[in-house]
Amino acid sequence: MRLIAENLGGERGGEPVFSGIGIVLDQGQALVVTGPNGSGKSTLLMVVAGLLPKTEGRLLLEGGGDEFPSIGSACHYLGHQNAMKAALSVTENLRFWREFHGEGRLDVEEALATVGLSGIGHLPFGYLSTGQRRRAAIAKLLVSHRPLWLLDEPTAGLDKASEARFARLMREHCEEGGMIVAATHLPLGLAAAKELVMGEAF
Ligand SMILES: Nc1ncnc2c1ncn2[C@@H]1O[C@H](COP(=O)(O)OP(=O)(O)OP(=O)(O)O)[C@@H](O)[C@H]1O
Repeated sequence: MRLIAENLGGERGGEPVFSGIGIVLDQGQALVVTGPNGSGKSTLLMVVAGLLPKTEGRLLLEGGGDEFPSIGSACHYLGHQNAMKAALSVTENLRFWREFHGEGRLDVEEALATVGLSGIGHLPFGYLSTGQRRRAAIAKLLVSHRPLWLLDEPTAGLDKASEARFARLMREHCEEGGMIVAATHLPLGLAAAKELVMGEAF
């Protein structure tokens, strides 16, 4: 499987945000997207996820076969919002995503244990602290069967131990043939990752 972007352009509110972006990402590879505030990192991830239209260029996933015929079917987008229902329990939220995205290698209990949230699956998601919400959102990645992780500031709100644990999970995902595109201002512990530096804001 290969993610390809050629001469990719994106806009927000009718204003160009970036142009001429090129990406080639093979299975097992990670790409870290850096750059100043407003340079378009979040916009790029949303364009790749199909949540915003591209304004120019080509964007495709090669080799996904019948299981992953498109980027949309292969990707798991984790944005600034955690995409969880506040009134549903953590377990109910994760069960929903597991069904929606296809079953990942971990079940809900295993994923919660992996992110250090065993024992709080029964709580409404809205009761969790900021860092616990982010950990639960990371558990969402683990219960889902999606090879391409699109991560926007994934470690925001995490403590040091959680950051290190997530770095290990991202490396394991790549070792298992997954792909990651992550926008960040913080080091993610992905020493082997490719890097894309977005320009100054327009
Ligand atoms: N909904 C919107 N309507 C109009 N402009 C927007 C909208 N959302 C973002 N922008 C603008 O698009 C540009 C790129 O924003 P984006 O969030 O992609 O940057 P970023 O590199 O992720 O920034 P940061 O590092 O602060 O998270 C900014 O100038 C921002 O003000």
